[in-house]
Amino acid sequence: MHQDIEEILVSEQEILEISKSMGAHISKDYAGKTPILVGLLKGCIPFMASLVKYIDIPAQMEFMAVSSYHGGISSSGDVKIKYDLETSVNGRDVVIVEDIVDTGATLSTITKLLLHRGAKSVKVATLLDKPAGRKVEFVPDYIGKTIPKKFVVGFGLDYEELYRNLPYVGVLKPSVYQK
Ligand SMILES: O=P(O)(O)OC[C@H]1O[C@H](OP(=O)(O)OP(=O)(O)O)[C@H](O)[C@@H]1O
Ligand code: HPA
Ligand SMILES: [Mg+2]
Repeated sequence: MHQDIEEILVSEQEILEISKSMGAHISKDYAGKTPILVGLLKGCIPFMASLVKYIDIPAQMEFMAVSSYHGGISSSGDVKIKYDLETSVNGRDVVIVEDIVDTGATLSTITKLLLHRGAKSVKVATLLDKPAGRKVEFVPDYIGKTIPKKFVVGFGLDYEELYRNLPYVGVLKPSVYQK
């Protein structure tokens, strides 16, 4: 385990199991349709890569870069689109793929935006849900694992742009950010 990690919350093996079951669930729910999977960069990358391997229906992969944490441990509440979709969602079924729903600000903003742009449906698939962190009411449609109100890193999640490449999700030692 990395020296800055206090505890592993979701192991590599558990992430694989989550990807398989969520992929099967999405494939069943969207059978006969061609959804657009919209990954929110940068955090979505490892989970999106893992999840899509277990989605066995035709699905398009698109990305947006959205940021509100600016590297730190708390949300600015101001959700900024740094890179927008290059495809229209008008009339399409959209599944947003995310690493975490925490305050709810990001997913509530982006869901409303895509519906406003004419998406037929918008659902959210997230590896992690931190319901105790909510500041904006939001309920994801597909949840890998519900976690407590702790700042976590790994498998896409960062602190100051680091730790995204850890193969598991762990709690960051507070001594790392309490300097
Ligand atoms: O529910 P919320 O409180 O809005 O938090 C969730 C969002 O925060 C993180 O993104 P971040 O802004 O850190 O960008 P990143 O993916 O580039 O790290 C994470 O990847 C989610 O997109
Ligand atoms: O717990 C977290 N860790 C990293 N990034 C995050 N963005 C929202 N919550 C978190
Ligand atoms: Mg971040």
